[in-house]
Amino acid sequence: MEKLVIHGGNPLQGTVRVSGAKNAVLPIIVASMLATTESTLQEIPQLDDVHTVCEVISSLGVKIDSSQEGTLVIDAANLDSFSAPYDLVRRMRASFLVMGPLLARKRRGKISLPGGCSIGARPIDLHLKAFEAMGAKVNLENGYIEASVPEGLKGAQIYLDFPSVGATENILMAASMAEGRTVLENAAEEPEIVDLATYLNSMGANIRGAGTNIIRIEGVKELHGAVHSVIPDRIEAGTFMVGAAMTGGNVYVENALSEHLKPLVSKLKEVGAIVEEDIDGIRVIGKSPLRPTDIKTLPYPGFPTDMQAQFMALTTICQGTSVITETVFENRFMHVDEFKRMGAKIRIEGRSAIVEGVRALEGCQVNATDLRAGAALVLAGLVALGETEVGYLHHIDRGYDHLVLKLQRLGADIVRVNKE
Ligand SMILES: CC(=O)N[C@H]1[C@@H](OP(=O)(O)OP(=O)(O)OC[C@H]2O[C@@H](n3ccc(=O)[nH]c3=O)[C@H](O)[C@@H]2O)O[C@H](CO)[C@@H](O)[C@@H]1O
Ligand SMILES: C=C(OP(=O)(O)O)C(=O)O
Repeated sequence: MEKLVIHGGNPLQGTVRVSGAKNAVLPIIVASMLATTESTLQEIPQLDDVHTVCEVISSLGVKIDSSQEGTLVIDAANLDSFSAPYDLVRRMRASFLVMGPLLARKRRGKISLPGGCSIGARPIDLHLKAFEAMGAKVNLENGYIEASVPEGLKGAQIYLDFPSVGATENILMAASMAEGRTVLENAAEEPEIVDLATYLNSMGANIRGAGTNIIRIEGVKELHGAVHSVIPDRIEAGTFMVGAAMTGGNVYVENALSEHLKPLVSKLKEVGAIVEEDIDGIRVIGKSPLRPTDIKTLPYPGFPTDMQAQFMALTTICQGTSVITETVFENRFMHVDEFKRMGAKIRIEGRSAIVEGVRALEGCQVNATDLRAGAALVLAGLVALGETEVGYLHHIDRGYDHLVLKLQRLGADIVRVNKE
């Protein structure tokens, strides 16, 4: 089994460049299915999730040329299937995003029900209710969601009970080619939604209000291919920023957009780090001792749930007690037991983790329980005494582009090895 072996103690120092955002590139690749001519996507990160989504859409008849590094040329002229199998969907929940484009272009879709994962049950009821509001008939049979809309999608008035990122994206794609106007209220406001809407508009869609909680979409008959460059990954950026603060380092995170990282910047300043923002990136300088702070995850523009585990890693070595409250996912504390194995003092009370900072973590063998938990354990390993081994790397490979190489270049003592 492959593992990361980390010897803690080196401060991160230097410059690291942030790759294209995983959570933007996935829906954007899927949205390319809506066009009848070729699209060129740039700033594509090298991630397992990108390979998986490409496999999903290839299985539907879409042609993808990935011969040039960092670029994908996607041609969906011959979209000839409407069914996405369990084997691919179970690897990546974002696979369910193909339902919107399939309904728009094929008037039917059959996709395996994604199922829960280690961070929560993650139902898709909001996606399905929206498709029904747009005229689709939806059935669950043998583990597959089958939806069809023989007369074509119709624009609708949709209110989301929760500002779900995935549901907002699926609706944007479906509504772009529906007949008439869709008004989506309580929409997700994440930067990745804005990037998707920008891409769809450059394909000929008519979407207004992305980035606010009311999005209006006038459906059009056809979309064409476009050239689009994916936004930088704010969660990857945040992970390096927290790493710099924790290790007492000095890192310039190039390509990080400070307008996407406000809650994290404010929390890093609260714990005592120096944060300098400019047009090309963000510098974080770690200062000792780190002060404790409380965080509560919320939909954007609140503190991102995808940074909760990494920030918890930081609070394990703050001088005092921090309270971390998770409100987006009901079960996103799987990393707590792993941190405890490294000597962290944490107790869970309902949706909150009470973290009492310790003088030092101790290296030991731990396993990534999900993507961000994996990144958080790596950060913990960077400050722990002695050797830390992080296993279950498939989680980390889903969403971090060359993490080990980037950390090595910043001076971390980290290697990937094959170990029994
Ligand atoms: C590929 C991608 O972009 N993934 C991100 C996306 O996931 P994803 O799009 O799955 O997250 P959602 O915003 O949809 O989910 C947020 C909450 O809403 C619930 N919910 C969602 C849909 C639904 O139909 N019913 C329902 O109850 C979920 O169980 C969860 O508790 O946003 C999450 C929240 O910022 C991030 O953590 C993920 O990294
Ligand atoms: C939860 C995440 O991703 P996904 O929705 O793809 O599982 C994440 O990026 O932290």
